[in-house]
Amino acid sequence: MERNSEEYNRILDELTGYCTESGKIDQNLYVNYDVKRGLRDSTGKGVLTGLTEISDVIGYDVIDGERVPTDGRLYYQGYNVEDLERGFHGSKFGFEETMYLLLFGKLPNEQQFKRFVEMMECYRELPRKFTRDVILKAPSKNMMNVLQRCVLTLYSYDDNPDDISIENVLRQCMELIAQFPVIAAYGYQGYKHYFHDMSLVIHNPKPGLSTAENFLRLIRSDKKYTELEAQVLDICLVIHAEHGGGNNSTFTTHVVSSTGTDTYSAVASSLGSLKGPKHGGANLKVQQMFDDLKSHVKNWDDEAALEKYLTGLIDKNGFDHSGLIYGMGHAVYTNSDPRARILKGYAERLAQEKGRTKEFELYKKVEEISGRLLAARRRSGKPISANVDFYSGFVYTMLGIPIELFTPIFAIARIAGWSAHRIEELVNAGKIIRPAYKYVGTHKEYLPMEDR
Ligand SMILES: CC(=O)SCCNC(=O)CCNC(=O)[C@H](O)C(C)(C)COP(=O)(O)OP(=O)(O)OC[C@H]1O[C@@H](n2cnc3c(N)ncnc32)[C@H](O)[C@@H]1OP(=O)(O)O
Ligand SMILES: O=C([O-])CC(=O)C(=O)O
Repeated sequence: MERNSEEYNRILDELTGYCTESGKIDQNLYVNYDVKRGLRDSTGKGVLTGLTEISDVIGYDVIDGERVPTDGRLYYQGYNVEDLERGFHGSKFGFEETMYLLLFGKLPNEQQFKRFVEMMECYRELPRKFTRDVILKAPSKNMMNVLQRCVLTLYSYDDNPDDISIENVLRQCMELIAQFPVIAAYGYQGYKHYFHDMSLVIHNPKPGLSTAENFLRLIRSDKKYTELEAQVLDICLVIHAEHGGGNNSTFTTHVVSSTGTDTYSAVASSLGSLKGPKHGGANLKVQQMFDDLKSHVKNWDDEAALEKYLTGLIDKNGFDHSGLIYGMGHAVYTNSDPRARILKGYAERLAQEKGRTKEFELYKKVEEISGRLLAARRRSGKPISANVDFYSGFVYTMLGIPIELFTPIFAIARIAGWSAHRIEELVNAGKIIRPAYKYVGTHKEYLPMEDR
C-alpha cells in the first residue's frame, strides 16, 4: 500500500474511528468510582502522594480550619522567592545560588559558592565533537526536542550511566544543569542555519560568566548583551527553577526515578512533560495567542472587543480551539502567582524602557478580563489569576530572546528542581509509584480469526 494513497487514508480513518470508540469511557463512571482525576479530590485539591523539603507552594491560608484563597507564596528550602529575588538584585549569579540552595539545602558562603561555580564551569563543557555529531547532525525545529534527544544521547557518552548512587547522580545532574543552556543555544543556532538559511554561529561559553550571561552570549551572533538583560534573565531562571513535587514535570521525575532508572531517562521524561502547553509550553502558547489576538482586535483600548475575543477562546471558537486562555489559572495558586507578580514588575519596567507600554497595558487588560470571564464560568468559585507563563514571553521578547527558546529557558531553570527532587526520591528510597486504575470493560472469550 502506498502512503497517503486514497486507500491508505481510508484505512487510517477507519482505524482512528475504532481506537477513538474503543478508548471512550462513560464519564459518569469517574464519579461512581470516585476517581481522583488529575490526582485531585472532589474539591480540586491535589491527592497527597509525597513529602518534600525542597519547596513550598502556597495558594490558600487555613483560617479556623477553612482554606481561604490568598496571594500565592513560594518558598525554596524555606526561603521566600520574593526575598531571594530582592536579595539577588544587581547580581547575575542568582540562578547559581538558587541551584546550590535547591541541591544542598542551604545558601552557600563565599568559598562554597566559588568552588561550586568553578565546578559548574568545568561541567559546562560538552563531550568532544558532541555539537557536530549530535546537536547539528539532526537539527530540529523544536529546541525541547533537541534537549530531549541530547540528554538521551549523553547517556552513551557517560562511562557510568546506570549507577544511581547519590554521588554519581549528583555528578550527572550537575553536568546536565551546566550543559542545558549550551545545548539549547547550539540547537537554536543549528535551527537558524538549517531551517532559515542563516550563518551558523557557534561561540564557546566563557569562564567567569553566569548561566544567564553565557546563554545570551551563545544565542547572539555578536556575543553582546547588556547588564540589565543578563540580570533580568538571571531572575527569570531563579523564579522558574522549582515548584514543589506535584507539578507535572517534577512529579514525572519522581515517577520515573522511583523505578530505579538512570538520570538521563528521568530528565528526558520530565522534558517531555514540561513541553506540554498546559505546563511549561504555555509560555509559547501565550505569545502565539497574543499574536492571534492582535490580528483580530486592532484597537487595544476596545475592551468590548477584547472581551468578545477572550469569550471566543473559552467557547473553543478561537485560536487553537482548546477552550483555554493560556497563562491563566493554576492548580494551587488562587488570588495570584508570586512569579507572575515578579514578572509583571519586570515587564512594566522593560516596557517603559523599550517604548512598549501600550502592549504592557494590553497584557494587563487581558489578564483582568480573562480572570473575570473565567471566574464567572467556574463551578468551584475558586479565583483564577495569571500564572508564571503569562508575562514571561513578553519579558523575553523585550530581552530580544526568540520564541523558540521560551520553553527551553523554563527547562534550563527547572532542571535544577528536577535534580533536587530526583535526589530526594533516591535518598528516601521510596516505593515504586504505582496508582490504581479500575478496569471498567467486560471480560471476553477469545475467538479464532475465522469465527470473528
Ligand atoms: C508552569 C505551569 O505549568 S503554569 C500553568 C500553565 N498552563 C496554562 O497557562 C494553560 C491554561 N491553564 C490551564 O489549563 C489550567 O489553569 C491549569 C492546567 C494550569 C490548571 O488546571 P486545573 O488544576 O485543572 O485548574 P482548576 O482546577 O483551577 O480549573 C478548573 C476548571 O477551570 C478551567 N480552567 C482553568 N484554567 C483555565 C484557562 N486558563 N482557560 C480556560 N479554562 C480554564 C478548567 O478547564 C476547569 O474547568 P472544569 O472544572 O469545567 O473542568
Ligand atoms: O505547579 C504547577 O502545577 C505548575 C507550575 O506552576 C510550575 O511547575 O511551575
